[in-house]
This record gives sequence, C-alpha cells and structure tokens, in this order.
Amino acid sequence: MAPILDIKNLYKNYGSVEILKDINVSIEPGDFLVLVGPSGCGKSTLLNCIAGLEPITGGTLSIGGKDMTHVSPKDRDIAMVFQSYALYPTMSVAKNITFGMKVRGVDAATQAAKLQEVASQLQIEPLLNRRPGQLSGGQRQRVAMGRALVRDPKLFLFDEPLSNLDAKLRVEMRSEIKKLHQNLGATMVYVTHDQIEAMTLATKIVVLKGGVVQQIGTPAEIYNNPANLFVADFMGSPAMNLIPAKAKRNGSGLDIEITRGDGAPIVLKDTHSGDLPEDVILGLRPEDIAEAGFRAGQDVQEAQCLIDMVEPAGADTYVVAELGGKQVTARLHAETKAQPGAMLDLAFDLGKVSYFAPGTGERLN
Ligand SMILES: Nc1ncnc2c1ncn2[C@@H]1O[C@H](COP(=O)(O)OP(=O)(O)OP(=O)(O)O)[C@@H](O)[C@H]1O
Repeated sequence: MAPILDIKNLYKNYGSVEILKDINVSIEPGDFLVLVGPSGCGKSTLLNCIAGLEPITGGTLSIGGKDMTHVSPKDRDIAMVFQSYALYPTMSVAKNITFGMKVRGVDAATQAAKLQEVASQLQIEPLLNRRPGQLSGGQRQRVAMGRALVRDPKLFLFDEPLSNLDAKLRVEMRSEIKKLHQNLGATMVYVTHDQIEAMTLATKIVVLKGGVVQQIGTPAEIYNNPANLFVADFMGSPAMNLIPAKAKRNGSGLDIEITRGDGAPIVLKDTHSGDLPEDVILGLRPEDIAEAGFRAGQDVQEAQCLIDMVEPAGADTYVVAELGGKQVTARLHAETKAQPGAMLDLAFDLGKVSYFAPGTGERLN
C-alpha cells in the first residue's frame, strides 16, 4: 500500500537556525501518527510543514502519493484542527461547520446531509444554532473537529487539540478522538507534548528532541525498547528507572552490580544479554520491580533494598529506594507491608531490562 504521507530528508530552517533536521517518516492509510516531544522540539513546525503553512528548506513531502513539497495548503487535501479552535465568532455552530463546504461550492442538500452526519457523530445536534461564545471549551473543540470532519480529507492534522481543556475533559475528549479514528478509519497526524496522550492514541509515535527524530515506533516498541535515554525518560509515568551499574561477564551470564544507598553492593544475574561495556545505565520500569514473592519468572532476581519512601496510590503502592545513587521507584501491590526506613526484598525482572551507554545515551541491548 502506498503511504498516505511520505516525508523524506526534510529540513526546516528559520534564518540560519536549523529547526528540523533530516526528518524521515511515512504512514499508511488508517494510521494515527503522534508527534511528541518537549516544548520547542519542533513538532508544531513539522505539522505546519505537512499542512503547507510553512515552506520546507530541504527534502520532499508527498501526500496520497503526490509530491506536495511546493503545493499550497488548500490543495493538499488536508483538514487541520488547531489548539485555539479558530472558530468564526459571529457565525452559528452550523455555519462554522458548513462554511468551508459553501466556499467550495458544495450544494445545499449535501451540506445539510454532511452537517447532520457530523453533528450526530460528535453529539452536538442541540448546539447547532449557538455561537462559539455560548459554548464550553469541550463543545468548541467538538465544533472545530466537526469542521474538519465534513471535509473528508486524505489527512487530518491536529495541533495540541486538547491542551486548553481541564484534566477530566481532556481524558473524555481523548477517548472520543480515539473512537472517531476507529469509526472513520481516517489517517491522522497529531501533535502533543503529553506522552500519555501519545501512548493512548497512536498507532505510530515519532519522538522528537531538538528537531531530531529520536525514535519512530508503535507505542509498545517505544515503551518496551526505548532507543536512548531521552526516550526512556520521556515516555512513561512514573518514568523508567535509570540506574548506573557495572556489567561483568560471569560464565555465560552477566553480573550486574549496583551500589545500594547504604554503600553495600547488590548483584543481579542477567542470563540472557550479550556482551556489554562495563559501565552501563540499567533501565527498568517501576512495574518491572515488584515485592519479592509477587513476581515469578526465570529472569526475576531478588535483592534486599532499604526503602526510603512509601506512596500509596489506590490500586498500587509505589516505594522508593536508593540504588546506584538514584531514587528508584517500584510499583508494588496495594497491600504491601513496606515501611520507610525498613529493608524489603524487591524482585527485579531482568527479562524487561534496557541497557544504555552512559556517554552517548544509546540503547545497548
Ligand atoms: N516563525 C519562527 N521564527 C523563528 N523561530 C521559530 C518560529 N517558529 C518557531 N520557531 C522556533 O522553532 C522551534 C520549534 O518550535 P515549535 O513551535 O515547532 O515547537 P513545539 O515542539 O511545537 O513546541 P510547543 O510544544 O512549545 O508548541 C522553537 O525553538 C521555536 O522558538
């Protein structure tokens, strides 16, 4: 299948400043691509380049198999939903949604039918005669989406569409967007700085930092096999534990030595990893460290740790222990008897381990 969006060697400069560097991304019909990264990493700029709102400095960009590198936004067969909603304040909701169709000369009956279909999909039928000023933030967001949906474009582009909503509404609208994507089978590109939004919505994630792609993959690939320390730290909450350790060959396996908070060494046996340099950063997610006895498997290794902090969080309890000079978080069951200041046997699942090079931050396994 031809990619719907194909970006090759894209560069974007503002004056002499390189904002995007050698971006290569392609997506298939029905994909939900999320561009995620910290503030200023260039994700909105990349979306604007896809939309044609910003010219690109180098490389090519095609949509639906056609080269769009120098094509104006209105001819790219895209629809964009902005963070600011960009609704016309003096027009009713219905007019806001149908305006684009009217400009394109779509006949009145088709306009009415499309309006009806989209209003029902988004459950905004009772609001059609109101003006944007008479709507809540979430309702305005729906109208902005309605305006994009009636276009039936090759590509939907979303620029942080939920960032003006309160936390509860964000979660609700997030699942609505997911449902919409599933029902429509549409292809979407979505910008967010919120890694949870990225994980929940995406079929494919691009993690950006400083205008450079750090990793492209499915949410599971990015979560389970982060390509470097930046991705490991940025994706996931609480973040992956990143523990300085020494890896030493011991027969067919590796001894992974970590210094405990009280200075005593603990040694975890890794039976499956290949050769590693001696100095490594060991990455384990909080859910891959359990209370001893609550995690089984051939790669599970237990070690006694001094617990510094216990944080009940309803369904789980997080405990924090100092390992390798870092505050390491483990996600335990809610009934744990862990006490701050007391020792506790923790079970480390080395089947889930990531190793990174301390210097470059690149993944080693
Ligand atoms: N018109 C412009 N002229 C010069 N520099 C710009 C311009 N627009 C954006 N930039 C710079 O480009 C970089 C990327 O900006 P961009 O808005 O794409 O980041 P972002 O990842 O979307 O961040 P945020 O999440 O804060 O919106 C920033 O350093 C920004 O200052």
